[in-house]
Amino acid sequence: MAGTTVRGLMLPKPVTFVTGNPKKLEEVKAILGQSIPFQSLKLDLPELQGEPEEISKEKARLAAIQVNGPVLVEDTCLCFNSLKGLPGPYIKWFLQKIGHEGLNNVLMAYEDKSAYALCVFSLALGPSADPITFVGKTMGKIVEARGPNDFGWDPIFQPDGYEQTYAEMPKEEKNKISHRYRALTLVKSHFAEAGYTFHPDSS
Ligand SMILES: O=c1nc[nH]c2c1ncn2[C@H]1C[C@H](O)[C@@H](COP(=O)(O)OP(=O)(O)OP(=O)(O)O)O1
Ligand SMILES: [Mg+2]
Repeated sequence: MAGTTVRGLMLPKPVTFVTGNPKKLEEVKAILGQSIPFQSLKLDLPELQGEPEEISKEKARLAAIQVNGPVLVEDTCLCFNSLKGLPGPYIKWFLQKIGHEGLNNVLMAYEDKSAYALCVFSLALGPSADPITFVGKTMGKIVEARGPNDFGWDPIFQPDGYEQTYAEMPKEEKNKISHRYRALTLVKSHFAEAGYTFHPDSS
């Protein structure tokens, strides 16, 4: 993954986290704190079809071209074991079309309601760099919607070992066990190991 990391590599400017989703940005800010200096940019990037890591990497390539500098992006999947990992990266469209109830209905045909949330961050150091990926996964099950409906499928995902759905949990609690938290832990380790520095003229 980070096999060719050069220690202390100087980046032309701080990393830009690119997302069209303000709730993601909120969580990334809360989880990263001051650990990695980053700015953010709201762009709705096109997403290819395919495996989660490839989708995330391609988002990073497109973002790095637009920003013309180092970028971080992520793609989030919600995967049902009964459906061999689907809806996966297509969860956004399933959620938009059939909602929490429809997603529960799909699983009525199956006994196994287990699912996992997957977050794939990709870091591209520049427009021509090959993105590096960091994957975080949290296991759980799909339940009838409970809790505030302010972030995606949070009301129907109950992580293993908890009686609450993501939506019912206090934010700090979700941010300690979430797919996003786990992926960002790897991103943080990478930054700590790589020891990137930033060009003094960068803003
Ligand atoms: O922790 C989460 N808890 C609940 N729902 C979540 C979470 N994280 C993403 N989501 C939703 C947003 C979108 O409906 C789909 C992922 O699609 P995904 O393409 O990764 O997100 P997006 O298009 O909203 O933002 P972006 O501009 O970063 O691609 O799952
Ligand atoms: Mg998206």
